[in-house]
Amino acid sequence: MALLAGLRVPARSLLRAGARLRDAALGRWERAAGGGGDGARSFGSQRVLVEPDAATGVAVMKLWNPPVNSLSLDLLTELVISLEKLENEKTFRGIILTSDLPGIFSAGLDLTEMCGRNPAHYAEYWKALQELWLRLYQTHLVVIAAINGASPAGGCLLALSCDYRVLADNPKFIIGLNETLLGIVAPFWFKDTMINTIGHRATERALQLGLLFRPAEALQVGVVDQVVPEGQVQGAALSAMTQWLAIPDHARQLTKSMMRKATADRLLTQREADIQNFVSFLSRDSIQKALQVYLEKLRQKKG
Ligand SMILES: CCCCC/C=C\CCCC/C=C/C(=O)SCCNC(=O)CCNC(=O)[C@H](O)C(C)(C)COP(=O)(O)OP(=O)(O)OC[C@H]1O[C@@H](n2cnc3c(N)ncnc32)[C@H](O)[C@@H]1OP(=O)(O)O
Repeated sequence: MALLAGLRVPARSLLRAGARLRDAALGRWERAAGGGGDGARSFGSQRVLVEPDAATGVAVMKLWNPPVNSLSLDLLTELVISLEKLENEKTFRGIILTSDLPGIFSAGLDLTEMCGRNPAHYAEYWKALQELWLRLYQTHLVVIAAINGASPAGGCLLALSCDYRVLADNPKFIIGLNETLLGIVAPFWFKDTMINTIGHRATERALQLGLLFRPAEALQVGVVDQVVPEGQVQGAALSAMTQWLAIPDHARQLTKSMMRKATADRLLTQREADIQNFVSFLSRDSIQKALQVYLEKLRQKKG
């Protein structure tokens, strides 16, 4: 059973996990070889595949960091680079952010980056996460999350940082900021991002209880904007994109900035303190033990 969810998510067998990786790898290579739509060439890095369509000005950005798209330092760095590259291309106005791994959008922060490392590593890791959030949250591009799998904690933050969220309808595809279930605390900017999406009261309840929402609940509380049958998530995201791109860029971009700047500035003005906070929190023996126990349980659940 999946540990965090507190939901009845069947554990996948080693065989199934192996097949998932193989299929994902095959799919990725085939698509990369085929190029993006309208003859535009796919580009990307090891963990982020970008399929640009110059005709529509929309690029599909796919996460591929097996087995669960955890936000490792490498993935964070590659995401920032890909995002920056698209922002600098005048042709592009929108991004669909999705996963290239079946059944997982992102498992959130990479617990192996947060366990048994030294303070300098924790600081570097946190800075990279801040960097991605600041860029994604404030990008002038329209970003729509096509959530085709589970997205706990940092995975949920990624989705909440987009402009619009479409979730595939599968009870295993849980989404939420569940940090308290691990004995850790969602940082203030995670909390602010959720408040800006679903409001203060709903966020307080979700954060204190570490709620992971199934699709219907996620839609009801407003964590996602749309729930569609599996297999239709990318199409629905593209349809939504049409509506967002029908708005004149300058008006939409200024409005986005007006809505989000104060939240981003709050982190910008205390970025270093936030890093130190994270490092000292993570360096506590009790926190390290809790994370190690949790990681071990995740690893053993297949056994
Ligand atoms: C007051 C001051 C506060 C200051 C700040 C202080 C604190 C910091 C807060 C930081 C905020 C944290 C945010 C986070 O994102 S923490 C990470 C939370 N995410 C999770 O807990 C997800 C855990 N994973 C799962 O629940 C499941 O893996 C799943 C995503 C539902 C997928 O399930 P399934 O397909 O069954 O895969 P497995 O569980 O079998 O996992 C496959 C392998 O992947 C490893 N794994 C899973 N999640 C992670 C992860 N997040 N990081 C690293 N590795 C992960 C798992 O161990 C398996 O590994 P194995 O193949 O070696 O056994």
